[in-house]
Amino acid sequence: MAEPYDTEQQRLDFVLAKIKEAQTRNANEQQAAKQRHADVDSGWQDVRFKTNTYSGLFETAMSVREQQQMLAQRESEMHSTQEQGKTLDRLAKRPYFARIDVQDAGSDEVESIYIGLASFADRPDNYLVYDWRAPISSIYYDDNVGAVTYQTPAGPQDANVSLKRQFQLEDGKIVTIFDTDETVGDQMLLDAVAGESSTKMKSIVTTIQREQNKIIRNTSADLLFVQGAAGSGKTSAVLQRVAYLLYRYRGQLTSGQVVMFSPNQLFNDYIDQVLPELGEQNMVQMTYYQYASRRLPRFKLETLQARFEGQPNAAEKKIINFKGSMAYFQAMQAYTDSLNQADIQLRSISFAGQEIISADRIRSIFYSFNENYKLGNRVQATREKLLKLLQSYAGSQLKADWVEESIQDLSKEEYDALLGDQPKEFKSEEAETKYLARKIIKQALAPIVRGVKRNRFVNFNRQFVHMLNVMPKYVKLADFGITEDNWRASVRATVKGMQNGQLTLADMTPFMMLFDLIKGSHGQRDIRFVFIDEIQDYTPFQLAFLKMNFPKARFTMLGDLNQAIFTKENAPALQKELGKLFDPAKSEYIELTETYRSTQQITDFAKALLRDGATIHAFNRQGALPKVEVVDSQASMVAAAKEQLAANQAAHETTAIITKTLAEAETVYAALKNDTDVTVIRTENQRLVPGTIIVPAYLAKGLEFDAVIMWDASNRTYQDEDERQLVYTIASRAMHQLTILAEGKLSPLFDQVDQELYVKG
Ligand SMILES: Nc1ncnc2c1ncn2[C@@H]1O[C@H](COP(=O)(O)OP(=O)(O)OP(=O)(O)O)[C@@H](O)[C@H]1O
Repeated sequence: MAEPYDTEQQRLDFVLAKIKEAQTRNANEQQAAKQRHADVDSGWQDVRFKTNTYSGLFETAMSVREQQQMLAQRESEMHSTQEQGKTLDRLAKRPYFARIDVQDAGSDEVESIYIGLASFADRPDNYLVYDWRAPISSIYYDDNVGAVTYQTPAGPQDANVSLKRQFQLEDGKIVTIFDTDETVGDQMLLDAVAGESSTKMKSIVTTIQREQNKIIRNTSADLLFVQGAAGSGKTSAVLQRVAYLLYRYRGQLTSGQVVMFSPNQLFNDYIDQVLPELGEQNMVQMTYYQYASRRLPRFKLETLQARFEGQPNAAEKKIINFKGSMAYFQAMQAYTDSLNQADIQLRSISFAGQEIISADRIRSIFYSFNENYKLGNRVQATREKLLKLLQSYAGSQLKADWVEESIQDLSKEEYDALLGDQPKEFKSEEAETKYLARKIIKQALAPIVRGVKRNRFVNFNRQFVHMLNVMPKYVKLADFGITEDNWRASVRATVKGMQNGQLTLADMTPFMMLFDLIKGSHGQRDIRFVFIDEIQDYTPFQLAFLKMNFPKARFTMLGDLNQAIFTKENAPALQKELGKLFDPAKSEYIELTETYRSTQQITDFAKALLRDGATIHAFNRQGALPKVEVVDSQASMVAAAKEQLAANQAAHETTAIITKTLAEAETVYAALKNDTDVTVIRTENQRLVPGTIIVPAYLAKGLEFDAVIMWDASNRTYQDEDERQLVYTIASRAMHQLTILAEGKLSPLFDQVDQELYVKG
């Protein structure tokens, strides 16, 4: 087998030499660009500041502008050569990872296409490496050897593929060559997934699977819905998709126009290297909580921990469910429409402790406009009218005592500050007083004017409570199993929370929505793509709200209905509701059933925990059976954990001990910290660190670890049927090793798992 190795090595050497040449050229270009930038920068010295005459001012302004433009041009030139340099550095490390030999129909030439992280040509149109996102590269991921059709900008192209080859390169040497007639060979995949977990997710560019490639390259759907088992590569695929979209729409799309909602901050930290590794900038990444906090800075919002550990009773659960429903969303729209006729809640405008425009006056203005006005226009028209009123109020104060007093009390500094750049000569004393009075009144009224511009005359808090109070007129609460009394109690609870500056998760999205509807907000129209990970934890209400908020965006939603750890029974409803939100003709649904994270043994065990785990297929990678150890005391559980940790460490496997609550995590931490090096993850803002970590389940979403110890899977900790998905989520975090510890009696949720799927410890 020396033949392909020798020829391929020669070609690799050739390409590496070309890359090296390009690097040298680029270094010179960078140097030159830097010099040009410095030259322009020093040009500031030549800009003459002439400010005595108008034409002098004009001339100065023009040369400053010219100078700025030139500088911006040089900066962009410098930036672009630097970026090219980085791409070349990446290519120098690993120029390509695959080759396909393709003969387009109608052509008599077989072309060898080498695929890498970026395109590289030594002369115009002579591509030595093709970007993995180029149209032709999709053959590598999608097709077997033989006749294929691939998409090009000009339409479908028929071709014949005679070779598919994968490479492993190290330090400029070819380590393995692997020819396959399949899509991406299993061996390559096995090598890719066999590695150890790390605190950072890696890109999967060399081994993207066909189904994943569909997700990555989809450009037609308004809604791309990806349902996939735990570990099936949803997150990986979607990050590759962002990189793909940035390539495909280069020049039209920036990473700032792509938003990703992720389950927690830890997860953001976990994935933040994937795009830079692919040579792209990270998109805007945030959790829903961060998004809401930014929009509602005056409230303390319910945290992830409170949300997860809160124990609502049955009646409260029904209310929470209703508040997440489309029925509520629609009822709110009907309610806000009704505000065009009556019931807008207003705040009077006061100045220096005195009411200057009463709430009644504002109300009569608000309802004076044509009945066809939409709410947003009505608010806007009211705002404009109020600003005019404030202007005439300002006029009325010119001779007011307080103004005269203020003028008399002015210190020299205050006086100078009021005059600013104005010529200091006045025609008369009267003119001067008038000028100063205007300035003083304007300053004093500024906070009020700002408030009006921000619609403070609408009392949003009162409006929200009003809406809750009248909601029973808009929906039959009984349909949701909610009694009038329960509803009233919940409104009281909300009011009490708001008085303390708090808002629950169930109320925060409706609150934002009310605000937007009243203001007539048009949403963030510059955002083009929105990704929502762990979609099963969102309510239909939230999704409808996000869609309203990003009206120009295409949505990619990914989730695993089996891991609905927050919304539980709501998850199936979600999919149905999505069908109403998005045009079904423009919605696509892709299911990933193959799982790559865990060994077959762990996947089979985890899947047996589910009611309907039939559609999950383990990728064929073998490992030890999960171990279930039931002991009789907390102390024995600690001892068992220590023993397992020692074994995992000996096998160089990093372990996460996953508990249900934070309190439990603290207990385990206290028990272990003196003997082993452990870190407890308390909040989502903490960083992931190498070594053993102890983490509550709701913070482990989306993450993976070599080994997992599930802490206390007893019947006391996990009793409810609706915790099944949580147990599944915990078990499916493990890549190679899963240990389940329980004190007393194992949770009944494990009853249905076949005894052959695990060993007893
Ligand atoms: N095509 C692939 N090639 C190599 N590794 C892959 C591939 N697809 C997924 N993986 C690996 O499988 C693991 C799980 O992937 P990922 O976290 O994207 O799954 P997920 O569906 O988002 O999981 P979960 O729902 O449990 O969070 C990761 O280690 C990832 O690198």
